[in-house]
Amino acid sequence: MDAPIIEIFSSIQGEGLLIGERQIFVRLAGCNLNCTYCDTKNSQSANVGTMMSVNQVLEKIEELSTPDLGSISYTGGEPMLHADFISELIKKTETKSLLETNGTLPKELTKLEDLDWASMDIKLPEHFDNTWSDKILENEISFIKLLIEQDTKLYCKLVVLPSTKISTVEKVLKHISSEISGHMEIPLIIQPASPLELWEGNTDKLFQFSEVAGKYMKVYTIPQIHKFLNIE
Ligand SMILES: C[S@@+](CC[C@H](N)C(=O)[O-])C[C@H]1O[C@@H](n2cnc3c(N)ncnc32)[C@H](O)[C@@H]1O
Ligand SMILES: Nc1nc2[nH]cc(C(=O)O)c2c(=O)[nH]1
Ligand code: SF4
Ligand SMILES: [Mg+2]
Repeated sequence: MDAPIIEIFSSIQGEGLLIGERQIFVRLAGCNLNCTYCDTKNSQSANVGTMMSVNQVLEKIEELSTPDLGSISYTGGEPMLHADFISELIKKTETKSLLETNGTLPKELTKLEDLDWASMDIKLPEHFDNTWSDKILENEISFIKLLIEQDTKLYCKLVVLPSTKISTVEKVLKHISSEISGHMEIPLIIQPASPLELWEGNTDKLFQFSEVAGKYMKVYTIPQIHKFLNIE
């Protein structure tokens, strides 16, 4: 079995609850969404990257392993487009696994019952040109329910822009909370969109996002630290 791999690299996790942990990132190509803010545009086409086998990826992971390695992060693009491939890798590695996903392919999640951690984005309608569908949110809610059912540790991420409406955040999180009973226990990382220059003079909005989100989930506001450190 092969999959299109954009890059495999060792870095420090720059986002979310595992922030600061040494990780090996496996970035798979292709995405089924087109978020306006995406900082990984080159990964959206399935035709980029190099076709690699599971064993070739395992060899690269071995090569990049260091004593401080905490986890292997499967990202993209949208890695759930390659769930069978990731399932094979998880089965053949001891290290903790983290999935970085947009949560829109819940049917594929049944293939990853051994997944340790998932970071699932909650996408907002205003972050798409004209390609938003309510199905995106419906699938993300199913994805959260399935992660809870299969005991995968979960945190959600919400990328915000200074222009993101507070009312949109409230509407989406209210809907998710009406569908997920343990919503207050789910960590939600408010992630300011990079480039961080966007936030000069706009940081008051971050407090407003935190206050509205804190009504529905356990909220943390954390920028991408790899962008500060200028590491991959
Ligand atoms: C490149 S995506 C790949 C995984 C998956 N497709 C997703 O969107 O969750 C990895 C993470 O980077 C975040 N991200 C992408 N562009 C960003 C930006 N300009 N600023 C902050 N976070 C960004 C995404 O929201 C997601 O949490
Ligand atoms: N250092 C670092 N941390 C990350 N966390 C999520 C990333 C991603 O692109 O999925 C990422 C990334 O690209 N680099
Ligand atoms: S889902 Fe993830 S990879 Fe795809 S466009 Fe959005 S941020 Fe980029
Ligand atoms: Mg990245």
